[in-house]
Amino acid sequence: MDTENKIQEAVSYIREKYANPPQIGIILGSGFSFFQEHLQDSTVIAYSDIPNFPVSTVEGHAGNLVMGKCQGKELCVMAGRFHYYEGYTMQDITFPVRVMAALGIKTLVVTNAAGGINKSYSVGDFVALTDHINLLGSSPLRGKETSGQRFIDMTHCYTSELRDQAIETSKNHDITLHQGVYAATHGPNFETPAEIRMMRVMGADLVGMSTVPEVIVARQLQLQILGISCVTNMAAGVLDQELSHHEVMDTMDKNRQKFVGFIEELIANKL
Ligand SMILES: O=P(O)(O)O[C@H]1O[C@H](CO)[C@@H](O)[C@H]1O
Ligand SMILES: Nc1nc2[nH]cnc2c(=O)[nH]1
Repeated sequence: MDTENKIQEAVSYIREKYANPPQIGIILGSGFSFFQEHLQDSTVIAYSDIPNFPVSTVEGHAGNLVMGKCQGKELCVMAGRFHYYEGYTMQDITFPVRVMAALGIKTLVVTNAAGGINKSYSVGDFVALTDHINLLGSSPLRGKETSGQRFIDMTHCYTSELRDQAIETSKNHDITLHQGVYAATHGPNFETPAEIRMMRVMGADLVGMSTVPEVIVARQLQLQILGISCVTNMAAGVLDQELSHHEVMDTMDKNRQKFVGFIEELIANKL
């Protein structure tokens, strides 16, 4: 079956469970799954039940598509994302973005947990992405058959108006929101201190193992994109301490309340 038919099969299944078309898609990063509880009149659909969907294998990624309302808007929330290091193809991990676009979203909010490379950042800060560096070594648009345009422009892939609105909104909340560049590595190992020094020279402020493939496909589909990272740890070698997924989850847990107030106001007024 070709990609378009696979997308339509997934869309038909989701529409049977929840008829209202979503306006906004949100991909929840590691430890962000709690946000699904903030949707009203929601329908939770397990990824394992959706035709052609991959399933989540990472702790902190619940593995549900949650359709529902938040602040009067219709949302499609991915509680759990897919990473290249899980062994999926680039096409697999970005399939849900194509499905959300086919369901009708016009805006995609991509969240993630990331390591802070920029020394002016602190653990628990948030960052609105201005740009990214793809160190994954591949693109989700690679292949003989591409769904859509092949040579897409990436100059302004993070929508500046959405970023400005996020920064304005952050002022009403107890939240530090920087602007910065996200570097995506293959993972799943964290980086060496030497790799982090290299990334700093390259112009990266943050590092993680996700987001970039989703953003490339969202850009191809001409969605408006807002990228928000939580600095869950300082990157390798910045502090004299070891990194762990446990720390990543723990930081997200401590900062979840700040994020909820901020994102709800953004959804209500700006997205
Ligand atoms: O990017 P998200 O999914 O938020 O998760 C980040 O946190 C995990 C490492 O702790 C990695 O999967 C990294 O990409
Ligand atoms: N690659 C990478 N991913 C992360 N996700 C959360 N923190 C980190 C980090 O320091 N490095």
